[in-house]
Amino acid sequence: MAAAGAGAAARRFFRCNCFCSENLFLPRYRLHVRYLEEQQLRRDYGLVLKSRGCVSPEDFEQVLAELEKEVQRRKQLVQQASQRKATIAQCYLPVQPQVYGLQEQFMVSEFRSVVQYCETLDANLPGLLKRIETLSDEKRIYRLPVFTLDFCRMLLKELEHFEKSDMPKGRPNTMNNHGILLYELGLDEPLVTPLREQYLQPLTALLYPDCGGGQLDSHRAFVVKYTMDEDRDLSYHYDNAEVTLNISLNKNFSEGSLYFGDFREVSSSEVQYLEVPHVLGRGVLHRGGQLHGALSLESGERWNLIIWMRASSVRNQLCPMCGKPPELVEDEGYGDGFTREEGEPSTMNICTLT
Ligand SMILES: O=C(O)CCC(=O)C(=O)O
Ligand SMILES: [Fe+2]
Repeated sequence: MAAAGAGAAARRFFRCNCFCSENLFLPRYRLHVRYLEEQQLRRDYGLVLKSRGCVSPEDFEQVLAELEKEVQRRKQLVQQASQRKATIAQCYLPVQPQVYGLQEQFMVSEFRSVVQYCETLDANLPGLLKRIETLSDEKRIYRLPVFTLDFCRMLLKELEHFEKSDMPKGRPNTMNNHGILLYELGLDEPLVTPLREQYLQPLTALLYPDCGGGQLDSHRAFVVKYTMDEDRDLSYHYDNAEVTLNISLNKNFSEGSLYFGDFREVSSSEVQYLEVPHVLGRGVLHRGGQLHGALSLESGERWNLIIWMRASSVRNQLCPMCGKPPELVEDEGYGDGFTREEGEPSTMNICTLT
């Protein structure tokens, strides 16, 4: 198992074992399920599946087959991801090598001055809120300019080039089928880690101190891509993150706005949705537990950079995906952001999973 990043050489990150049983997505029925075995699935989801069109025994068999396939895929994921990363590091030739190292000029001066403000001794939340756009006070969703248009263009060029290459590619997450994992491309350490540590954390520490915004120590970063004949929209979900940043990288598309509902544990009878259109170069900050989705694209192609930021001090207590204390499983890189605290029992090895 690898330790994550040069700066975090001493730290090891893990995932929670629930990854292989919780939050399995059934795209056809637009449903996330917990899957242990057939009877449990019938008991827990029989009715809702039926109401969404899974009516015949064949339909149910198909669901079972899809779930088994997804469980197997998840079990093999760690090894495959590290193999892909190694192949890419060895064989892939970037077209925009300058994006493989964060430079100050990639970010607009407005963003840099907001960060500078957050780093002053007397910085506070009201002062920060005067400097960024509040999209919803109640939902704690904010927007601010992050990247220059030049940088967006450069990064996009690199991503498109990689996408067209014959390199092996992983999926960003269980719901997005198209896009790129920045870890595999080798962009985590030189680009995303310094962005999170030096620029984003000062902001999130003031915006989300109660969600670990001041103790971020890892992330999962990926680019999502929507086109008219691949993924067009994204179902309602919450992220496996304490805080998420979503930056729009291009503008030659229409529709596809984000929408936000309640926070994960809050279930109100009448959800007030907030629709948020994309603005090139701007980032939307929200808590990972804020339920959200993306509306259907109506033309063109949409690319967004998503950074799921994690605080092990928060998630080590309760895994956000299963709501229980995490059962640690070894992983690559930043894993799912869990760490082992002193004196904790040792972890399961991925190979021993059945
Ligand atoms: O489509 C988007 O921009 C949002 C993606 C998202 O919410 C996610 O991947 O977690
Ligand atoms: Fe999301």
